[in-house]
Amino acid sequence: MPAQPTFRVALYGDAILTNPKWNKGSAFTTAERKAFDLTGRLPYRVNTLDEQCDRAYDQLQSRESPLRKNSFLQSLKDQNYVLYYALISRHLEELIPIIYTPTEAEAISNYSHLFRRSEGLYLTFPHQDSMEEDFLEQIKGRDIDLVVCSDAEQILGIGDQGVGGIGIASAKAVIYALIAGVNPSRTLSITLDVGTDNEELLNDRLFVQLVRQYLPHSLLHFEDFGVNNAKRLLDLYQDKHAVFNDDVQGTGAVTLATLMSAVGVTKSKLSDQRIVVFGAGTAGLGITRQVRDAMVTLDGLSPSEANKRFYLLDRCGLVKASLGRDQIRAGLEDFVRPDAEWADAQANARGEVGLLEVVRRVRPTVLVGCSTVAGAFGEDVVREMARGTARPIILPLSNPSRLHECTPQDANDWTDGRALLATGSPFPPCKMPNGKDYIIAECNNALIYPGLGFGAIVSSSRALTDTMIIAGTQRLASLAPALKDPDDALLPDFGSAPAVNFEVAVAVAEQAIKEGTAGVDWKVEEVREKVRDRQWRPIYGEYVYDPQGER
Ligand SMILES: NC(=O)c1ccc[n+]([C@@H]2O[C@H](COP(=O)([O-])OP(=O)(O)OC[C@H]3O[C@@H](n4cnc5c(N)ncnc54)[C@H](O)[C@@H]3O)[C@@H](O)[C@H]2O)c1
Ligand SMILES: O=C(O)C[C@H](O)C(=O)O
Ligand SMILES: [Mn+2]
Repeated sequence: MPAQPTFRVALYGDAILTNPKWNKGSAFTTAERKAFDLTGRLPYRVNTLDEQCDRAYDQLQSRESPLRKNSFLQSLKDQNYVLYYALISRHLEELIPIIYTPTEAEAISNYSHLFRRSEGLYLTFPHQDSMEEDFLEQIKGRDIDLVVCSDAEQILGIGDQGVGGIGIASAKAVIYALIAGVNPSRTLSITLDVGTDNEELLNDRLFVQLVRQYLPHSLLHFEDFGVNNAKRLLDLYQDKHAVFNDDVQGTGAVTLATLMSAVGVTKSKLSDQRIVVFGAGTAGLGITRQVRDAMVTLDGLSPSEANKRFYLLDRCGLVKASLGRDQIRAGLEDFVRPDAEWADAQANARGEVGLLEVVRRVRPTVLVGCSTVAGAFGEDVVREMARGTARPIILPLSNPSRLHECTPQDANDWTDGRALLATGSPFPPCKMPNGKDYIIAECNNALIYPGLGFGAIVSSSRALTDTMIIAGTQRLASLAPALKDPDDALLPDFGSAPAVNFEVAVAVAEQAIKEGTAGVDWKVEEVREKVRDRQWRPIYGEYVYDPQGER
């Protein structure tokens, strides 16, 4: 049991009861009730945190739909952080899909109907002149370790959600606290809705300047930006501040870990794979680059040899040289297939080389979906793939669940149980032809970004470098259940995400120290204990009233 911390707190009466950071509700002790003017404001009996969790869990169960459960938990978060995080931590696998993917997508689409209480910071186009003032107002007197920002342009697979973008920023921040132990009162969620085109460029820059100037030691996490902005912001600030793009880097890392686990099962090498990526947007390109880089640094391929292992498809079919310039998006250049290779390919009705034809000719060992096109991996595609390889590795990663390129059960049936599978949203186990269950790994960036980010935060790292990300990814891959039992899941489940992300954070912080990016002077051997010491946990502290204390 971690020791109970003591806090000197300056709020009392209603002000402490209505502040979610300090509120304990019926768990305020008798002495605290006297000291903070609460005796008449609470029922007589003092509850433990466990009792409060049991009661809240019962209340939650009375809400039937996932969306109503999500709203209930959102209200609980507005009332009492410790109780909210303690409750979810006790039912992690059951409740992550309620507060995060897939239910959060529904909550975001219904944001204006469900709205009750604001949270985080809204930086909006009509108020762009007061951006600095609004920003400073939110961070006044606070130590911020983590800023999670979304411009809401491409929320999961559901497109532009305007102001509802705050929902994804705060859900991602919650996951950092739950899984890695980032202190939730030291995080800031932001939605950035600051106009279009050139104006947007200027405002994005101004926003990042504010973070760099006033929160120089924070980690800046970008979420669900549109494909062009995502890459531009990352390239611009990567060596100036600890920035992280979850859809590019987090997705790249978790998918690389999945593939490392899968090639462990097939006893092949990463560099032996032929990889088809369907949907060459933010995630598709992030995955492609991450896996390509790993083929170079871990397997010793030359960059140009590694590039040739990939076949990318987008709206225009296979990305090949004869496509118009406007169809080959910046960043895809390394992966454009030569036309000669496809001279006698069968074009589809639109004159493009489609997925089925690519699969037929390439005989891929890996098929990744990040297209938002539900059902794109149809029976013809999957059966064709299964003809060309003994253990097809199929990763339908589009979220939320209804946008998956295929269901795991279909992929399993169409390959007679030979497919190695992982999905972007949670799915139930598949029934194998032999009657056994096959557990579907959830290849979602939330399985790794909390540890990657926390590793950078605890080590006060001035950057989250590619080598730090690789170190974290290798650590995650080493913990894959399939490495012990090839019939088991390709990745650890979300129930073990806290333990797994602790290991990821340690690996990242160790690497930061080794490569000199860290701002702390720890020895590598000390890192494990230091990371453990810095983790926030949802337990109540003991409060002492002090008019000069914290608020
Ligand atoms: N599992 C995860 O961790 C994870 C992480 C990031 C994104 N995603 C999911 O991946 C999907 C894509 O996200 P993104 O951020 O990359 O979006 P994006 O818009 O940047 O990319 C989607 C790409 O798919 C392409 N596309 C659309 N229709 C197509 C079609 N018919 N054929 C081929 N390509 C087509 C688009 O042109 C675009 O380039 C979303 O559903 C998102 O939820 C999952
Ligand atoms: O939000 C998720 O569940 C993963 C990913 O960041 C996405 O955009 O789909
Ligand atoms: Mn995302």
